[in-house]
Amino acid sequence: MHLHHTDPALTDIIPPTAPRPGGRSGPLRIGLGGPVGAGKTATVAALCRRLRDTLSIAVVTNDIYTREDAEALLRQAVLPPERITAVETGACPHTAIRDDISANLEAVEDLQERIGDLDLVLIESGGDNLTATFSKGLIDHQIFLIDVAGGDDIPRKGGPGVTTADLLVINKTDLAPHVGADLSAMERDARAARGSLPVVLTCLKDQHGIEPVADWVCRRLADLTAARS
Ligand SMILES: Nc1nc2c(ncn2[C@@H]2O[C@H](COP(=O)(O)OP(=O)(O)OP(=O)(O)O)[C@@H](O)[C@H]2O)c(=O)[nH]1
Repeated sequence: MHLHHTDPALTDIIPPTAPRPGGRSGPLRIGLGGPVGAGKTATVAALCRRLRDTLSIAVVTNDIYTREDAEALLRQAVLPPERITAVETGACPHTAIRDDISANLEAVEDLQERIGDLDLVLIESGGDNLTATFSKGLIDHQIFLIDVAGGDDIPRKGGPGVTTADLLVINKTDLAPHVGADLSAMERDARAARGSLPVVLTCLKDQHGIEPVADWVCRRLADLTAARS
């Protein structure tokens, strides 16, 4: 299943300006987590390309020992360099997004000071396992990515990312025939594990592969704008 929404109304939204319920103000913060190689950096890059003309975006990447993901985004010039920043976690990646979030909070605050008018901050976790989740003190919503080549039994294995993330992305649908993965079983198992929470299937090798994720992000921004008014 490939969803290709191109409804311009979804990106034609008013940027948030008022305080957020619960006290936090500023840009919408979305965390992206998931196993190594699932396509987190590719998703961040595609979201930036898709939304950068309508929204003011910045990115924080988390790597264990390097700045590799930030450097990949800089090389691809998905955003101006001052909008991309890296946190070196130096430990298990989930620690920096869940337990001691201070380095990430500082990175977001620095970006807000530097850019000023941000609508959206994307925070990419280092690649981890199925247990990684973000602290609600750091993000508003979490996207969890898995990929078809990682095994079509992953949705059945569960874990907090698969079962509770605000959006589950099953990426690399193009690889299904090559690795013998059953896409409809993956989607069925994911939906069974998640109840009413959304699931999308993506192929980022397709020109419009990011659309279902971009639509979801725009809806979250529209929700925030509505809550503020
Ligand atoms: N075939 C295929 N390859 C993809 C797709 N999405 C991403 N990739 C490739 O998968 C590889 C890993 O993608 P990344 O975006 O670096 O994955 P990641 O989750 O950020 O990886 P870490 O940061 O190391 O955890 C890259 O070579 C991408 O080009 C897809 O939909 N289909």
